Amino acid sequence: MDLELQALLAQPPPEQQERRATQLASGLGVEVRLDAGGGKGKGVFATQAFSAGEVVFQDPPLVAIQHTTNRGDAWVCGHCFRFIGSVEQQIARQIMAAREAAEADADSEAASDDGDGSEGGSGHGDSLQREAALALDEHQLEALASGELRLPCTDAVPLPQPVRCPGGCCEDWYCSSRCAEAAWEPYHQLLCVGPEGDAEEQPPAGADAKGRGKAAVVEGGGSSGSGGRSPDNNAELAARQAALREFLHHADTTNDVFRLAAVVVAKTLLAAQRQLHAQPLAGSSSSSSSGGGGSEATAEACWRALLSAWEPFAVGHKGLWWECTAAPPEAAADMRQLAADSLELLCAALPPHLLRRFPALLTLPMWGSIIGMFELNNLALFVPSPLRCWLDLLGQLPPEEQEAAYAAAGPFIEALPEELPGCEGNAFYGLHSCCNHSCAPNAEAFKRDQDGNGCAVILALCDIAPGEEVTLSYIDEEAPLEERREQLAEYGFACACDKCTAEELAAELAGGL
Ligand SMILES: C[S@@+](CC[C@H](N)C(=O)[O-])C[C@H]1O[C@@H](n2cnc3c(N)ncnc32)[C@H](O)[C@@H]1O
Repeated sequence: MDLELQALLAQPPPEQQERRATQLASGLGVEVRLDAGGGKGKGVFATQAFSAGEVVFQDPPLVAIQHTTNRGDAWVCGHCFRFIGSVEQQIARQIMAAREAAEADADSEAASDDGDGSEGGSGHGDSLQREAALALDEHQLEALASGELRLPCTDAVPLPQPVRCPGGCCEDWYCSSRCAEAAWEPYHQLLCVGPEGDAEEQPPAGADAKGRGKAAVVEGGGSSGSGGRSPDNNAELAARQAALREFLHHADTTNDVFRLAAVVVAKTLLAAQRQLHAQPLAGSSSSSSSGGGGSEATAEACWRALLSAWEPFAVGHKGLWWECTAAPPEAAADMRQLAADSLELLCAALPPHLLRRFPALLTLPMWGSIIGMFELNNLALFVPSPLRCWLDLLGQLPPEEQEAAYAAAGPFIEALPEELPGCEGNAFYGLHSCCNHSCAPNAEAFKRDQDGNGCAVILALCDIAPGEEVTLSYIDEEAPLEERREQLAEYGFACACDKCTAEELAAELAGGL
């Protein structure tokens, strides 16, 4: 197992890295070089000229999740993170979230008046917005959520109709059946809590409530329709879905980065399983027991399948989560324990045959390194709210139309927060994660209003010439040199960019270093 772990955590052989680098930058005006120079490892280089403000590249997430706490504010596709439903439904959702927050605050204030010592105030939205939200008639809100009540000009900002998760859970909705399948096949089938998982949560109004109730992965690596499952399989599935709910609850109450790590694990396990099934004869031995119908793959075939399935994540820069943050030793020990608890819960939720076939993936060092990989390649998922476009449209109407529009929509607009919340979450991007840092970067990750999905968008901050390295700032590059050094120490390097070099020299000359 140790050798397998070492092999999974080592940088892959150069030809594999080259292949991956070519895939990542294919069709874009950049390339990934395995040696960016200066001991930096890989780096992204321009192969064409970019002007200041131009998009250098867009990068779809390899894995991404929306923060659970953001779900009330933004109803988005669980795969591409486009906003779904309608402008009316998005408004209703935000207002309902504001009302719930106001009611929760009122409850906790009442409790603290009773002397339990807790403090009110969840910090959700400002008080004027909450007052406006509470003043709205509940029936009107319901009509807005159901699509019965239409607001002016919302046809000009159409959103895709929500498609239910093939497994029937209310956790994830999609913008199309294509996205639903694109999530189900490679990972969600292992992470779906099923229809009973959230019986209390009704499907949002206006959504197609007919879940197909696909079953999660079965022995042999495929997924089956619910019709073909035996009572034993049903019981096993129900037990795993219950375990999965525990895992998700633990993540939501500790650190939802565990949810993101679970997507990496699910993707890798299912890809490895597919590889095994693509070569049934090469890797099977009929003598051993498989725990399901058919022959069991040999340990060697399983290992080769895992190594190959791990390839998309193998090139990501990694470190153990509890070692690659600046946490003091006691906190590092707590983080390690938290990760161990989370992994144990996840393992209880996975099909036993996958744990048996690919054990190296489900070890604490791997789990810690996957989470550490997110830490070291940090870019948040963000998708701006389409409500901004709608408000801008209203603002551009001729005066008379505008007056009528505000008369109809005004009470709802007043109940919206000033800063319209976008979709927020955690993500890992393949090409973005190859970009090195500079304290005087020539590019930045920035989502414009028109960037309506979960892709990372890298914009040029200045003109970039072909052959030049595309660099980003991992930290606040305006901070003083000492502070920058401290922050970059968490990433495990000392920056030698022109800005740092010049400031170091100036400090040395001034006798400050
Ligand atoms: C997001 S990764 C960037 C890609 C990385 N070079 C690789 O080979 O995968 C971040 C890591 O790259 C290295 N790195 C990034 N910028 C650097 C810099 N300016 N100087 C030295 N190392 C750097 C550090 O090891 C850092 O933890």
